[in-house]
Amino acid sequence: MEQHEIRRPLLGMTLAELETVAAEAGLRKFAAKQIARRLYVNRARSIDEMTELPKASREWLSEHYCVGLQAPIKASRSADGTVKYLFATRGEDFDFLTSGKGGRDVEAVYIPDRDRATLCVSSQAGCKMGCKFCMTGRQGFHGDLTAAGIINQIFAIPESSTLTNLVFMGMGEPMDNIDEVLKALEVLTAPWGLAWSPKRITVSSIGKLDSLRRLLDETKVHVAISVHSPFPAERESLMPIEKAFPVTRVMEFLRDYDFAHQRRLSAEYIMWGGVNDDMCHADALGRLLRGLDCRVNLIRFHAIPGFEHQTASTAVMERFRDRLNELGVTATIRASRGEDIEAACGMLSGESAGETH
Ligand SMILES: C[S@@+](CC[C@H](N)C(=O)[O-])C[C@H]1O[C@@H](n2cnc3c(N)ncnc32)[C@H](O)[C@@H]1O
Ligand code: SF4
Repeated sequence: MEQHEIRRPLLGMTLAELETVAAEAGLRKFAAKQIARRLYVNRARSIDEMTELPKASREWLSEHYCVGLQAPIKASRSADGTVKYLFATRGEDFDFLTSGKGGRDVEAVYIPDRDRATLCVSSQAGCKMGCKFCMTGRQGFHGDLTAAGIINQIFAIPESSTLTNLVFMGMGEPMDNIDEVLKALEVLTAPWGLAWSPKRITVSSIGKLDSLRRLLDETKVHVAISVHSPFPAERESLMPIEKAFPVTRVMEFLRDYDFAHQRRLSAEYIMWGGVNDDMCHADALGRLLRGLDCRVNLIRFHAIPGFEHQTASTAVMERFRDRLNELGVTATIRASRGEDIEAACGMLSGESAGETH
């Protein structure tokens, strides 16, 4: 019986990868630019649309490759206009995972806000980092997304062409899947790709320093570091990564880094009532960030089952913000969006989806 061949998605491929594909198809090198243009500028849905390629090459390509665009399998709409999309990671034709056992899908969240339209994307199915307060961390690791799986979240939603900003704040730790995240960022910002300004993109990380160095060296995107406590023991009790990569070391590294590219650095700080919301934390956070041009985003905690602490009150968050501002650290309180559909920061679970669809 004839074996069904898995076709590889072209979506998410860099120009260098497309040059290899072109060579395999017997095409000249410049055909890779034509394929990139069709994929990323014209947003072709099939290889047949790449009419500048000879018919025989298109046929060969269609046998071994596909565009790889895959619509979300579910959309949930919040009262505030936020939309949460669920994407399958495993398919009949191709997978959006490079590694991992699968069994979980991923979510992306579309957040319209006046003249902005932000998409919050996932970089992994689940997460290995085990932060105690995060629903994604709670479910463990199920797989690394390919660059195709990351770019597909941006391309396959109905609001795709209206997007103004992108944040890597969905499921997973982007620095734990750095190769695929860098590939996706190259596609998004390269002139042969989507040609987005890197200033429209923010990558959030808990500070996995080894890969963070690469992100800073190889891209110009904005960076957000999840801090949540300035005190090592307390941070470690919430975020096991503190043991391997203490946040003081992350900040020292960032202090020494040359930020000449005008990229923005920010610190994320979830606030729990009676845990990390007093003035002694604000002062220590101010000290931790001393000498850094880093703004602080104060985040309400979005309750998840089994985590004992509650969010700090708005009044306490405002006092904390004012104290940081007095210390010369710009701080703002981030509005929570999509909490009613479990789309807010840290609430994404990807739902249990079984092995196939
Ligand atoms: C889900 S993470 C993904 C990016 C990356 N792994 C990180 O931790 O920075 C995005 C942000 O959501 C925050 N977060 C996680 N769980 C949360 C929760 N239950 N409520 C509010 N924010 C949460 C994280 O700390 C982080 O700042
Ligand atoms: S907060 Fe980020 S790093 Fe921590 S478990 Fe959640 S997704 Fe992973």
